[in-house]
Amino acid sequence: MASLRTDGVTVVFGGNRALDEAGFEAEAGRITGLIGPNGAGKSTLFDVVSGLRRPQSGTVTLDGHDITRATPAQRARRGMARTFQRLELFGRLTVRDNLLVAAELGARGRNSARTADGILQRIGLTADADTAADALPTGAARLLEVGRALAGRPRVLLLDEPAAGQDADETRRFAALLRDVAAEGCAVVLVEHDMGLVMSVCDQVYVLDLGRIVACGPPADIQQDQTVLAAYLGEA
Ligand SMILES: Nc1ncnc2c1ncn2[C@@H]1O[C@H](COP(=O)(O)OP(=O)(O)OP(=O)(O)O)[C@@H](O)[C@H]1O
Repeated sequence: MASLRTDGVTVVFGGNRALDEAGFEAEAGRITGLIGPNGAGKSTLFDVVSGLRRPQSGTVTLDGHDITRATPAQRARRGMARTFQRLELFGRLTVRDNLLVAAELGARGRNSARTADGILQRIGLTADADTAADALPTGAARLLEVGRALAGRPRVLLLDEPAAGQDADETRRFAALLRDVAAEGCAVVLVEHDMGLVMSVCDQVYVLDLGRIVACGPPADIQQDQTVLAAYLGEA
């Protein structure tokens, strides 16, 4: 069972401390939310966790192994998958081929076509299987990106604003999907501005403000926290 952890992660861009000793933990079987105002450092923290950015200080550990210096590919081999705020699909490939590519990479002896078809059904895009990814509306494209991450059977799933552009029905289906994925033992980390979604699916929520974790706890506590209300929710 995977457990992901960051300790004391600091990233400085010029004079701007994008992350200031940020620490959080995500456990297998749980959905961990990471919220905060624009520019709080959420995507930068995902970049550090997924290996796209080396922090000036601090550590990232997965199942107790220090992976701070591991490449993104090494992290992926350890079971980490990520989606991006800006969609990163293979636009000219069909929906199904986007899933097949990922399924092939994570095949480990499994039948990739069956994996891809199972995920198509899971994300509700079977009817769009032969559509080019570029032609999908944003909400569906986001589901496809999550599906592609799932095709590699991740143990840790990092989702950067997956619900942006989804309609209410897509978000409802998406919430159910996330709960299922966590119930299968995956550690899900959710960066999201849709507070309804965050508060309804997360087991634990961390709040970032100006690069610092200013609060952490179950959604019910976070919604009452005065620091959080001042930093973020009060702003909405
Ligand atoms: N490549 C970069 N070069 C310089 N500054 C950067 C870079 N990437 C991020 N920043 C700055 O770091 C801070 C954190 O940005 P980040 O994108 O991580 O925030 P965020 O919480 O993900 O915001 P949003 O909710 O708007 O996506 C911001 O002040 C941002 O301007």
